Amino acid sequence: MTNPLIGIVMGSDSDWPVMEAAAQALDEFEVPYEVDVVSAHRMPREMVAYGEQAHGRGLKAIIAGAGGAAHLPGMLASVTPLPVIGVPVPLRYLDGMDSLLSIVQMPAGVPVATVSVAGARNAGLLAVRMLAAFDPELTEKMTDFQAELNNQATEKGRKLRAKVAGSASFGFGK
Ligand SMILES: Nc1c(C(=O)O)ncn1[C@@H]1O[C@H](COP(=O)(O)O)[C@@H](O)[C@H]1O
Repeated sequence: MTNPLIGIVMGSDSDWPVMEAAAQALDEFEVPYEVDVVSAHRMPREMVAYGEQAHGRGLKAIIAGAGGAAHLPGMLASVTPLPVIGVPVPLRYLDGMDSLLSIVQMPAGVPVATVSVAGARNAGLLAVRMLAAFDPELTEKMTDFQAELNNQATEKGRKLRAKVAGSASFGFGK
């Protein structure tokens, strides 16, 4: 088995339905990853060990998702030199605002790259871009992916203009 380059961790297995989009994005780019439950609140010693060992084990970035009082991403960032991408997981109450604010408002010196509430797919894509900065093959894949996004958006515009009679065209995607 290939050694994982990205760690995807979450405060609870209940976060997986949101977090699995990060894994899916990494799968699309054939980036090896590991997944686990690591909770700063419920298993603080293991959380510290995970963060402290991540770099030495060959991980290049950590994607950390948590809901509510979401301290996991920030705590991991405090014990690893690796980039940490935080995913605010929305829970039943407060619509993820609690998770978002817990993750995004880090003190200076301890950065967490926070994506949108439930934005696990973008967390995966951001991790791919981090790796691609040092990997020309992955850069090419990312460039192709972006070209495909462009095609899809252009096609949506074309269909919309065809549906709305009399609409003028801005000039692209004829
Ligand atoms: N925010 C954290 C942390 C942490 O930040 O260390 N550990 C668990 N949790 C969150 O608690 C929520 C409810 O967890 P349960 O479903 O297990 O009760 C989850 O969204 C988890 O990320």
